Amino acid sequence: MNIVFDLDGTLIDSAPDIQAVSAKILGKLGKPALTIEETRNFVGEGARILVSRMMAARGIEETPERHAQIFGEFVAEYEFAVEKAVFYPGVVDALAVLKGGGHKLALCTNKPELPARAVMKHMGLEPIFDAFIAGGMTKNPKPDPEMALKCVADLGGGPALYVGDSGTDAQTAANAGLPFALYTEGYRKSPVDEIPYDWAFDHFDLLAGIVAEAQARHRAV
Ligand SMILES: O=C(O)COP(=O)(O)O
Ligand SMILES: [Mg+2]
Repeated sequence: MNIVFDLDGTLIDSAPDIQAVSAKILGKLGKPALTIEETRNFVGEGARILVSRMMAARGIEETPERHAQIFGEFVAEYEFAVEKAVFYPGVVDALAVLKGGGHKLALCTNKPELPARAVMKHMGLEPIFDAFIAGGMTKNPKPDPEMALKCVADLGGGPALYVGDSGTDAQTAANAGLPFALYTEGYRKSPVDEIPYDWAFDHFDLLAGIVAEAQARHRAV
């Protein structure tokens, strides 16, 4: 089966790296860095929205020019912010088990392409994924279904499961017509029961079982 994964808040906790970027950018403007809590809340809809939220949170008035300037500075630093990211518990083993079981895996992230590629390389994820779509590689970011559908097509088509941590991911899966497994320990902004999902899980040890159920469900229809 094809399995499409979100990145930030699903496979890795990258908030400390993003917080460090905010410290550099906001520091130059004489403003305090984002807190980890703010960072987790601001991630999920891509870097442009993250920068808008960061500006609003620090009382920086947003004009198109000001946003473009701060966004440019942010993205220039973002590519090198990979040192603090950590995998959520069980991710490495779960990905190896799924890959070893013959499943095809795709990464589908709103994180811009350069930092997404950089963190994948740093975390040794490149050989795991058979398809990769990041922010800026399609016309529309998630929750538009374009990224997820492109991942499934790049994997060769066929049944797929989408795995993510947020309401944006739930919406993406719904828009793409894919079943959705919600990882509950990421950057979720609403209670689990307010996010539509087919499966919810709090540890990656549970994912192989969910994939087996998704396959069985697909065979049954
Ligand atoms: O960078 C973002 O805003 C989100 O990244 P994600 O799609 O991997 O959660
Ligand atoms: Mg996410």
